[in-house]
Amino acid sequence: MIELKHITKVYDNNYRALDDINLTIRDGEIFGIIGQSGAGKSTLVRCINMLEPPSSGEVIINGKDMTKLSSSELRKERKNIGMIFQHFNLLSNRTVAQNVAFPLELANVPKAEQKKRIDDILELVGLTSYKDKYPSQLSGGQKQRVGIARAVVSNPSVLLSDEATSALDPETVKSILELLKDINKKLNITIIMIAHQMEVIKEICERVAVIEHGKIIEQGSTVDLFTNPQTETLKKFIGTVMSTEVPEQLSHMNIHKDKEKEDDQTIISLSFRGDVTNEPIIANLIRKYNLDVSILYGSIDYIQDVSFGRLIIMIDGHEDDMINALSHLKSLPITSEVLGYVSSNH
Ligand SMILES: Nc1ncnc2c1ncn2[C@@H]1O[C@H](COP(=O)(O)OP(=O)(O)OP(=O)(O)O)[C@@H](O)[C@H]1O
Repeated sequence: MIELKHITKVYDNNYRALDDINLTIRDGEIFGIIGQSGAGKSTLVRCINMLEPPSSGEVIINGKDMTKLSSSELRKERKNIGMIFQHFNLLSNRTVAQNVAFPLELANVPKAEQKKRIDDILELVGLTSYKDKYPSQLSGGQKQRVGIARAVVSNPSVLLSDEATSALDPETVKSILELLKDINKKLNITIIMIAHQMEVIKEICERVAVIEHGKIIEQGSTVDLFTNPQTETLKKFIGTVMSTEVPEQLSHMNIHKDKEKEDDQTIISLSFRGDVTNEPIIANLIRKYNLDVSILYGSIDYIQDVSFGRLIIMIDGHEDDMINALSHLKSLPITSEVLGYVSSNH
């Protein structure tokens, strides 16, 4: 378990990059930290491995407060923390196998054991046939696979990923995220993912913290935060991967916020987790409330294995029936929102 307690970092120029950060990261989970550029993400990750000692607070990893260790104890504990970077940081004059060997050489691991571990880890990351190539002969995704192999070859219990997929194209991002998921399971390694791309969080992080101006402004399970974001910052991030606004396809309908005429039709957005209700919602609006219902738009999205549906419908009927139907929708475990109105001859 990793516990960050009241972490504050004030740089020499008096800039307060982290302000009273409190976080608990469980063993074996993939935890995301998201924030805009300059929010303090890299500073936080560098405080976790003590490359940047915090100005105050405690960094407790597996029961040991890293801030209280002597430099030789710290060197020993750091072996338990692997790290991967946005620009891979590979040694260009070493082959793939020699890059991966580097931390084992520093730890004086016997040659025969080094070879076995390197072979095993290169197989895990899918680079066995590239072991004698140099970094300049590899694609970005392959370079990051080498970075990952080097970070985990010494069997650390924690892997810190500082924007490790930011320099990669979307297809490669997916394959690297799959690899990290695989490594998380097979090696039972706790992964902390620093990211500014919401896709990364959505794809693999079970829990997430949002950081802004050096403070954590929201944290919780990814599914909860995505479905019920509390801050404008998180709403903006989510908007980049899941639509919460009126979809582009409906822009021609000229939806207005206020009802202008008596016979204007109402546009409603319904959002729901895949398994929350067995009620035939649309059928009931028609049968029980005598409404005319047209489906205008539907989408389904996934956060890891949980599905999220979104339906935009247009309803028309008697005023009283509409009010009762809307209040019924509010009583269901789904999110319903009146997006606006369109004139009946739209
Ligand atoms: N050594 C330093 N001395 C002074 N200020 C620093 C130092 N390192 C970082 N900062 C400042 O601290 C703030 C947080 O920086 P940090 O790199 O942690 O942010 P970040 O969220 O990782 O951003 P990015 O995504 O752009 O890397 C920034 O305003 C930065 O200018």
